[in-house]
Amino acid sequence: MPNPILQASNITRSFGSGKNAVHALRGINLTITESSLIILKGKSGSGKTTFMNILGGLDQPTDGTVTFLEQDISQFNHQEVDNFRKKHVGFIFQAFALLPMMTAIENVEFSLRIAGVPQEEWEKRIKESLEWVGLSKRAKHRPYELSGGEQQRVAIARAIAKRPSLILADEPTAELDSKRTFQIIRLFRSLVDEQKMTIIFTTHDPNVLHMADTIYELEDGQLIKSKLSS
Ligand SMILES: Nc1ncnc2c1ncn2[C@@H]1O[C@H](COP(=O)(O)OP(=O)(O)OP(=O)(O)O)[C@@H](O)[C@H]1O
Repeated sequence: MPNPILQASNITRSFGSGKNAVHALRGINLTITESSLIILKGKSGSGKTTFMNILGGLDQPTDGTVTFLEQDISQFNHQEVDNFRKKHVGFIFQAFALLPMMTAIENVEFSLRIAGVPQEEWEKRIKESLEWVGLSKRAKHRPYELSGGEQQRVAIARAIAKRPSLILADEPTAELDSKRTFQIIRLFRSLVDEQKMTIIFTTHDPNVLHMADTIYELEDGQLIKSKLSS
């Protein structure tokens, strides 16, 4: 039986107070085991991004706890959360724009530096991750010289290069056509199966659901259904 890597217990998250309060998450319990590919789906506004932010330590729950490898990250101080993110989590979020003056290679290198990966590893990791996302030929280009889909793939390369134990990806294939989408999800599948990573990603794409180990659905801030893909 694989170990739990991430556990969310009774997570609530409200924004604002009184009559105007938005209750984005309303008591979520979830256990995710190591080396699994998880899809989080749900309508716009159902709370997916809010939940992913909390799982990655980018936001604090109003109530409840998040445990990563048996450590309660909701109790971490600022520095500890920062270290946890740099070392263990790869984010593929729209809001994490690429650094505009840096080439694809330099963007990936920057993430390796931040994560504390030894310098002698950089060249190999950069080459490998850009190859994985099919961007070797565009490696020396800066974001403004790349299409939206190519930029998204640089962001994916940047997240996987440090080989984190957990990848959180918010609509990582939103900008990609169906061929590229399948390539990326297949890459996710192999990172899970061969590198023992755990990947949680949100998607609106019904065509990729069968690639996941487990699918969770959020509705109005509650986890209403989980289904093992067959
Ligand atoms: N900082 C905030 N302040 C106030 N309300 C917020 C804030 N962040 C999110 N919300 C609200 O919380 C709810 C959940 O938002 P969230 O972005 O998590 O949904 P989502 O499922 O990711 O949507 P989408 O698929 O459109 O990205 C929404 O009603 C949203 O308006």
